[in-house]
Amino acid sequence: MAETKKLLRTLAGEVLDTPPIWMMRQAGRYLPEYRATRAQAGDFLSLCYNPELAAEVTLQPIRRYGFDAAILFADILLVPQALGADLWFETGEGPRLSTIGAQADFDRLKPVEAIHETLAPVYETVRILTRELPAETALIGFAGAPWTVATYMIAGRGTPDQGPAHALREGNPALFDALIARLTAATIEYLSAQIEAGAEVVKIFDSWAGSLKGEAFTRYALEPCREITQALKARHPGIPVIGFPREAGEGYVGFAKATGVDCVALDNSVTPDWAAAHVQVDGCVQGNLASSHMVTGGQALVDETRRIVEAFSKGPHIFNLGHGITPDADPENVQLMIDTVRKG
Ligand SMILES: Cc1c2[nH]c(c1CCC(=O)O)Cc1[nH]c(c(CCC(=O)O)c1C)Cc1[nH]c(c(CCC(=O)O)c1C)Cc1[nH]c(c(C)c1CCC(=O)O)C2
Repeated sequence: MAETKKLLRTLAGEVLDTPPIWMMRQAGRYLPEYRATRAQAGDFLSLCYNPELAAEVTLQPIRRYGFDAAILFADILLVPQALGADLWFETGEGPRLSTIGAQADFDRLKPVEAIHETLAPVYETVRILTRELPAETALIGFAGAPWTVATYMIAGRGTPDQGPAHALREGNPALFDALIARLTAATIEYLSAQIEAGAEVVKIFDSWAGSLKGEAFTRYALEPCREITQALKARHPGIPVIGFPREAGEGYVGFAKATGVDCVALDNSVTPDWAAAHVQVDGCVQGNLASSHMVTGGQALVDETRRIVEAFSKGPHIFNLGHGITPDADPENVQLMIDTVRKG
């Protein structure tokens, strides 16, 4: 049967009349129905590990907006937790983890094979979604990229400049490389299990790739993404992979060719015209409306949405934001964006 899901057709290189659309963090706090289900679960991590409720919040934006793709509801920091790190969320602040600063901290981590014990509920969420999603909606699985996950594991929290991770990378390269290798192997197993459970596409989020420059970008952003992509494609021939080396700038150029990803997701620090000329020449791109438009709305949202659709109209393009939607966004503005993409 010919592929009918718009997202999968686009990832295979087709250029459609209107691009498929979904949104990073589409299941999130800007939606009242998400806040209600999260309250029912108790807290964010309990929601991630509750397959029925995690599937429910994944489906909410599909019901409300009819996006072309659903993204599994989970978090990139579940992998460190599955490797034995402590993880909790401070209300209003963000994630906190036990830190990795010395060899002894690394030695306490679990082996890669142990991750499935913790992550089994996530695979169950995927299985529920394969049954419950509409036939036209593609299911995206995901994981954090090794560098981005390592920045949280080393610092024990989010950091503005990833300083502690850079310090370890320079001060103890053997330990840093061992952590990246463990995360790369764990990510392959995690994404592979998501695919076996029914994920049709996987996305690798490297949110902090932009702070890696030159040789460090090649070694710690590009190379792990290549390794993960190649391993997944060897095990699951034809599985499409989206890479998101956020704020990579010039690093976006040639990223798809060097890693084998089928699509490069773009943040909004690059202009659509530049990205069409320098990144989309190699294949599918995703992005890149500034998420601030979901707060401010109005004619600027419409104009910028049209500009992005037009700039990428000559090649395969998945419409998305440049980064996740924020809790202060207005759900009406999301509808306006979708209507603009679909009706012009
Ligand atoms: C760095 C990172 C994380 N998580 C993620 C990234 C990479 C993408 C990015 O850069 O945003 C990825 C992520 N996090 C979440 C998803 C689910 C799928 C989706 O709808 O996109 C995905 C793909 C749910 C979430 N992950 C988180 C929420 C909000 C939690 C809540 O409900 O209170 C959601 C919906 C929490 C989270 N999780 C993380 C942080 C720093 C925070 C706190 C910041 C915040 O509150 O927004 C780590």
